[in-house]
Amino acid sequence: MKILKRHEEFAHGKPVLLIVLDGVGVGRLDSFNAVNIAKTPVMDSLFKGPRYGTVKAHGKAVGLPSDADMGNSEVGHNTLGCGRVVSQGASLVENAFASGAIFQSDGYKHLQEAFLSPNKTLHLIGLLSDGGVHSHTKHWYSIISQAVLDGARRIRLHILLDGRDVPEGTSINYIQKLEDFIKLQNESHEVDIQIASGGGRMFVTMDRYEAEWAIVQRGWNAHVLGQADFTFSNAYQAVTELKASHKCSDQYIPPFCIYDPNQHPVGPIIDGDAVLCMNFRGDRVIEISRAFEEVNFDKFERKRHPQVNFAGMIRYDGDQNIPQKFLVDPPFIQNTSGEYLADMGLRVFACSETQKYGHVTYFWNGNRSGKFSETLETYHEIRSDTCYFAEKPEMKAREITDAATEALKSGQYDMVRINLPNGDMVGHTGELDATKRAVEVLDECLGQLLEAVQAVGGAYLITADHGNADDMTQRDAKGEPLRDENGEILPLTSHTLAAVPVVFGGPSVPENAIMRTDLNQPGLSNVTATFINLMGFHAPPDYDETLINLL
Ligand SMILES: O=C(O)[C@H](O)COP(=O)(O)O
Ligand SMILES: [Mn+2]
Ligand SMILES: [Mn+2]
Repeated sequence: MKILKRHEEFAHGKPVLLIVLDGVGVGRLDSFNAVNIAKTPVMDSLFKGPRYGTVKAHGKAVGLPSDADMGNSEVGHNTLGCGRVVSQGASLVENAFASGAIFQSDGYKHLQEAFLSPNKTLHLIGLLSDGGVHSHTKHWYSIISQAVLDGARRIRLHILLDGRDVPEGTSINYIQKLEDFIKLQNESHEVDIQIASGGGRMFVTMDRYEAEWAIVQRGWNAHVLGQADFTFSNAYQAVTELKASHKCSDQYIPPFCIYDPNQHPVGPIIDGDAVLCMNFRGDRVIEISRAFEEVNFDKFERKRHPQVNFAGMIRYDGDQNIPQKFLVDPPFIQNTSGEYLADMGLRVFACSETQKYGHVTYFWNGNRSGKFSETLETYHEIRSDTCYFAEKPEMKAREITDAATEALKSGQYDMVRINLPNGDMVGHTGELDATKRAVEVLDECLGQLLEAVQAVGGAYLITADHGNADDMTQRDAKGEPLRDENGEILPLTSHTLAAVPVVFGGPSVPENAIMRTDLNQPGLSNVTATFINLMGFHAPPDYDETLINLL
């Protein structure tokens, strides 16, 4: 039983609304900051004064290997949910490579068992970039090098092109480097390594939260069956030609297969092969892992279900044990705030639209997809549209806002937590005007939500998980915007290193409560104790300190 100690100075029994404005950081105040240029009367009045501050949301403050690492939804929501800095998957994988422990793991041995069999192939599937959010190219190189030393003779690479965690247009550079590396390996070790299939990450394989299984199906067809509408003799040509013919960004490159001169796919996945999913973040590879592992799978017609030795870089879902085999133990995030609230009998309403639904449930609870209490917790998903979000920057923010308003007014919940995705999902398109519009919609939603908190006499805490919309241009070392040969701004599609806002208020907050200014570099982990205070309790002693100062 986890007990929270009652706080004498905070109101008890009043609902608390926690809002994560996904990807809304506090950036430099120039014309490339969509948050800055948007008309936001509500945010303007909120993001100032004694109950407002900013916290770090990237690098070591959220358990990433270094302060050069931008924050992301997984680490942000993990940290917000558990109130402490936990070494994240990216760090754990990094350490496992550094110590060599990864090659002693059961998961690696499981792969080796298969790739050492005569005529069997080792396949790597994953995001090919050094964005460090879902994967890292250096891991591709390390795995390939070691597998070759360990006896792998035939390796096939199924590459998902990025342009979302790294600048648009860079996927061709990663391919070029990979091809150079492959060539060296092939020549010096007499092995047969080739890129076999690929596609843009938002169109092929990397769906999340079951938003659109067709994305995974396209990947399955290309990686496993060796079937795609577009076939080429090499990946460089595939990406260059597909981008030109489809006028698409890296993220949306259609699926392709590499075929040999006899018009056969060079790397379909067949019985007895080894398959390693290179991503270390779970949300966008749980579905493809399920397609490989589930016996009774009904999400799409697999046509052929090869019996392979499958492993993930890490375990992606700790409740459902997906995948069965993995190379690195995932972060063990225990005693999360959700567990405390459930043990205390407090009622929670968690809601977002599909694209971010798992952020306020699965990530929030330490990468567990289940609930702590079936009776106390309501998890509400609003189905996301399957469109290009720059064309619909409002996304489902209004529907999420209405659901939260209703939950607050119902009197049935002690905590309502929501994620409003617009700043992030539209920010990832790199389109400044659309992102500005997205932020304006958020502002309208905040207006409605603050009124609801007022009406029920509760409290609110508004924050974000990392930056994105706060900078929409790539910059040089001096911070000046980068432009293409036509003088057009080079858009920034990725997250940023910006700090994020934190503001609290509402009728149930004691008048003497203000934002602390004495903490040295507060981070997202300090937000958890803060909302636990607003709910009327002291945070558990091992949580990072609250941001609230009671005068
Ligand atoms: O998966 C994505 O969409 C991006 O790589 C990271 O965005 P998120 O961390 O906000 O989900
Ligand atoms: Mn996010
Ligand atoms: Mn994002």
